[in-house]
Amino acid sequence: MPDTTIDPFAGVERVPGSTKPDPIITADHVTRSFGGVQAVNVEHLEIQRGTSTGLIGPNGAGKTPLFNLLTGFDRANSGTWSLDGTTISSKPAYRVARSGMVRTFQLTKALSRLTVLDNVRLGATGQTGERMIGALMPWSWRAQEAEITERAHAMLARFKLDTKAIDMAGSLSGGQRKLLEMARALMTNPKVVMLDEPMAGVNPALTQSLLGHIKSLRDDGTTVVFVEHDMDVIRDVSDWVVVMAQGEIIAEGPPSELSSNSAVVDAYLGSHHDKPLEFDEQGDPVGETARMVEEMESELAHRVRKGQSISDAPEPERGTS
Ligand SMILES: Nc1ncnc2c1ncn2[C@@H]1O[C@H](COP(=O)(O)OP(=O)(O)OP(=O)(O)O)[C@@H](O)[C@H]1O
Repeated sequence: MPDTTIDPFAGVERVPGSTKPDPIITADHVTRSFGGVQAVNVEHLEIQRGTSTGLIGPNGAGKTPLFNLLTGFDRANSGTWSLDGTTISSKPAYRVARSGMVRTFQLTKALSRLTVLDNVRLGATGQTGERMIGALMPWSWRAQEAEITERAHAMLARFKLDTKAIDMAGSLSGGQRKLLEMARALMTNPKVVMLDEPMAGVNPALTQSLLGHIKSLRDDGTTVVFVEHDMDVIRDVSDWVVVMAQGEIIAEGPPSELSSNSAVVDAYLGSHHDKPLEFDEQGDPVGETARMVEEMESELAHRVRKGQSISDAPEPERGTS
């Protein structure tokens, strides 16, 4: 259990790529392009052990692509990253998971046709290696199975899903599925849990319960990194926030400071305007609003590259058209 009286971010600089006193993840020069789009271009990133870090940024900032790279679900064009001192940048997802970093996923169609209990049991199985050992030494497998089933029941009880154990996972509500995703991920006893939009689609009745689980994970010493759009959730759950825009990290700091950082707010909301803002039904800026957001982001990225402070970033030059 970490000592919560000590602020691990006390002396940490509020700048992109700042060094942390005890990083569990360290990444360098990570890039990933899709066609002409540079989705990820992260110079340096450190995630402090045993804390909860929120990764935020406007749509298209590259948050999910960065998650995919770090967890081995996609291949970077360049870059290296390590977990607890071990390089994991060339490892496939299942080996990253075994090294101690897991991510949650939406429930797939296949998994929704399994029971809730089997879903959680599945979280504990490694990939083919363990299945092969099981085939060669069925007695060891059976013993392991019993232990896994016992742990799965305990995990379901922790997430208050025990009464649903034999229901098909597909019958769960959106919020219960999120709990199930977390339960499944935790079966490997990970050092780091990566949560991609844990609150998306969760009805208010389960929001507090999910938030509580995320906090207790962190309080138990697990490092939590999560992508989230909801600023209330960010403020409530994160100890530190990393802001991305156009593939780059443009700011870092405690949530209380970032929400008053006008440059970050502008990058998010495109608030420098003299026309009504326009967003599509997904909430993405469109038309003139999209252009302003793009301008603002490239201005911020430019200042960051030049090592300038972003807190007083001026409005970008307006075109004359
Ligand atoms: N598998 C892919 N194939 C092609 N392009 C991709 C792929 N993944 C991401 N991209 C592109 O990379 C850019 C950033 O990705 P993405 O929009 O997922 O970032 P994000 O910050 O996670 O956004 P959101 O908040 O909307 O989930 C986008 O321009 C997207 O089109």
